[in-house]
Amino acid sequence: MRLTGITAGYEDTTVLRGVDLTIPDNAVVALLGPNGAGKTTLLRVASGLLRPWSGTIELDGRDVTGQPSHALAAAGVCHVPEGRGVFPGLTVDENLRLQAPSRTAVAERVLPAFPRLGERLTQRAGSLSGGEQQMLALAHAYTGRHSAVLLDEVSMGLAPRIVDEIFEHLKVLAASGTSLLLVEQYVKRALELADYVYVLRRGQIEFAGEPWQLGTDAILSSYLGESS
Ligand SMILES: Nc1ncnc2c1ncn2[C@@H]1O[C@H](COP(=O)(O)OP(=O)(O)OP(=O)(O)O)[C@@H](O)[C@H]1O
Repeated sequence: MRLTGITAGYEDTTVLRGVDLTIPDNAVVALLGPNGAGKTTLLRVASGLLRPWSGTIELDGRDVTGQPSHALAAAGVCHVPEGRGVFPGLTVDENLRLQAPSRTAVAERVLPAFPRLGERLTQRAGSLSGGEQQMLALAHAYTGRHSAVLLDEVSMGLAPRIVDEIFEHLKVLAASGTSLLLVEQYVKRALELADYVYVLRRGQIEFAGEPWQLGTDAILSSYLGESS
């Protein structure tokens, strides 16, 4: 997926200013930056939830700019949004069926990777623990072969053990050749997984390169205001 010259915002507020970002095939890209930099907004543009004011979005070499989110989802973009991306009033099974193209996809791809969800199929998603809800949201990425999976702070607010589990799932996805765009508060862990890193600041790309080029913890903390 390639985003070129993306300018976007909300009503009269410009959030992104001429952003270029590429998610190469079979690669993990970390998108870092301080609060309010525009990371979530960029993911929303990439998944078609927010139409950019200018710039282009290419998927598998095809211009998909302006296509709505359901069309981009059908074309292979999977967006795991910030917060628990599940329908709390529906059961685990119903949530999975909304995410997956078929029951076979759930049985063959999702349940082997997330056995605990398999034990709770009839439970309402809203009554799962926070970690289980996030696993359910993350399960979406396992439902098929996606061209790009966009993950917005999927480890936010979870216990360290659950965060470990989430990163294990991300490693498995990456090893299977799925391209990931990762917005993460756990900067070090994200950089361990990433092939490329972008730093977004006030709506502009301030750094693009490989993780080793980003430098030391001190640089990281000054860029990002944290060093976790
Ligand atoms: N629906 C909206 N309407 C108006 N402004 C918005 C809306 N959503 C986000 N913004 C503004 O856009 C800017 C960028 O927000 P965004 O959520 O993209 O940043 P972020 O980098 O993901 O931040 P964080 O790390 O805090 O999640 C912020 O100033 C925010 O207040």
